[in-house]
Amino acid sequence: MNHLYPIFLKVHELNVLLVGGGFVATEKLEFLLKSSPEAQVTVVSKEFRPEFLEVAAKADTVTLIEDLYHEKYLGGKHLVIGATDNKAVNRQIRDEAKERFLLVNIADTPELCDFYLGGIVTKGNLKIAISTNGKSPTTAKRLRQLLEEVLPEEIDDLLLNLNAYRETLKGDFEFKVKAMNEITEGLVRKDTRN
Ligand SMILES: C[C@@]1(CC(=O)O)C2=NC(=C\c3[nH]c(c(CCC(=O)O)c3CC(=O)O)Cc3[nH]c(c(CC(=O)O)c3CCC(=O)O)/C=C3\N/C(=C\2)[C@@H](CCC(=O)O)[C@]3(C)CC(=O)O)/[C@H]1CCC(=O)O
Ligand SMILES: NC(=O)c1ccc[n+]([C@@H]2O[C@H](COP(=O)([O-])OP(=O)(O)OC[C@H]3O[C@@H](n4cnc5c(N)ncnc54)[C@H](O)[C@@H]3O)[C@@H](O)[C@H]2O)c1
Repeated sequence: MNHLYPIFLKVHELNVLLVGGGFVATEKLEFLLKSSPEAQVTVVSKEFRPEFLEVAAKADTVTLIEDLYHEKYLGGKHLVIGATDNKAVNRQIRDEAKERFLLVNIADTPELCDFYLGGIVTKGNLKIAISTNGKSPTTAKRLRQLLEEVLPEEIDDLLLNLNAYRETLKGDFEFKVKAMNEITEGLVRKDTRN
């Protein structure tokens, strides 16, 4: 069964705690910032790898704290991502986050995650999130690469034009729904000539 429900978070308005500053943390932060360049992230780690510091330096919304994880760092956070190389610490992060009803991801450890990070395609205002229900992150990556390539950048113009048209519509909700459905029908209509 696939029980996952995707949502699109305004991480530039939410406080994220990332624990760890190694390889896995670098990958998670890189993809977080790629999709959400102004994500508010506090990072607590015993040490930071140079690769991590390089990624973190790209965003001035990332705050680094060189320290061992402590539950005090959960204060004021909405989301928590644990990426240390210490299983006991990762478990502690998860348990202490759960006590506070925070949503937690322990990188690469599906059974300790409330949510998974996904492959993400961004084309202007369009954003597509990809998950394989934790079965194959590599496939999520490949699908992300495929969609990044095949979806044209101009798809954003389509969205903006449709938004402009939508703004011109006068009338009640029902009228607007009908008009928007009509004008976008061609996007899904099968070509009947073949
Ligand atoms: C999509 C992406 C997003 C991101 O990281 O931001 C992501 N993993 C990515 C890449 C990737 N991760 C790994 C490899 C090496 C190949 C391999 O091992 O399979 C590669 C491929 C590569 O790097 O080429 C290692 C790995 N990952 C997990 C496990 C544990 C397991 O599967 O049991 C192991 C084994 C660890 C071990 O051996 O111990 C688990 C998770 N990884 C997830 C997300 C969540 C499920 C997403 C979904 O539903 O599909 C989940 C469940 C939890 C989480 O971490 O959120 C990102 C691609 C970003 C992009 O390129 O767009
Ligand atoms: N690197 C990979 O590609 C990979 C692949 C599969 C699984 N893993 C697993 O993922 C985990 C993380 O691996 P990694 O390569 O990122 O390791 P890493 O050594 O590069 O990073 C671990 C980070 O955790 C920090 N840390 C450790 N204890 C801490 C604590 N108590 N408080 C705060 N920070 C602490 C360290 O300072 C370091 O920055 C490991 O368990 C590893 O086996 C890694």
